Amino acid sequence: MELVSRCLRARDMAYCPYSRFPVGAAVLTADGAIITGCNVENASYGLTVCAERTALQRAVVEGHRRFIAIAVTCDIKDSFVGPCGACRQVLMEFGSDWTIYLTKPDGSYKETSLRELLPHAFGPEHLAKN
Ligand SMILES: O=c1ccn([C@H]2C[C@H](O)[C@@H](CO)O2)c(=O)[nH]1
Repeated sequence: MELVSRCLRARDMAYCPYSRFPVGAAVLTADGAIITGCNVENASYGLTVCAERTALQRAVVEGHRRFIAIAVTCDIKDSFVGPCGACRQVLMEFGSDWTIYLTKPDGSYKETSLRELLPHAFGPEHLAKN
């Protein structure tokens, strides 16, 4: 699957001299574009940006606001690893309909959803109700 192979390629670009834990992500937009991201670490550790947010922010800069799916991968071979909690919340900003492909280094993947990974989520609609 193209989205999965693109997240694997993006992982190779990770800038992670501190953790040595490369992560790749690829976002599929509603109009079929694929935008990739990797984690970009920083010497003041807390300024590190995850792969998922790098991809999503790049996509927004390129004019995308509607999304279908994100594929994520790291170097862990024996389990399917999900996005961190912060990234789940950032994805939720653009809707709860995300499909998420948790991808192993060999390209095998497990399909899940943001609804499943972030139940009872807080989102923009709650602010609108106020
Ligand atoms: O969902 C995640 C979790 C972690 N990382 C990155 C941040 C840091 O660079 C490294 C170790 O936490 O992995 C991501 O990119 N996405």
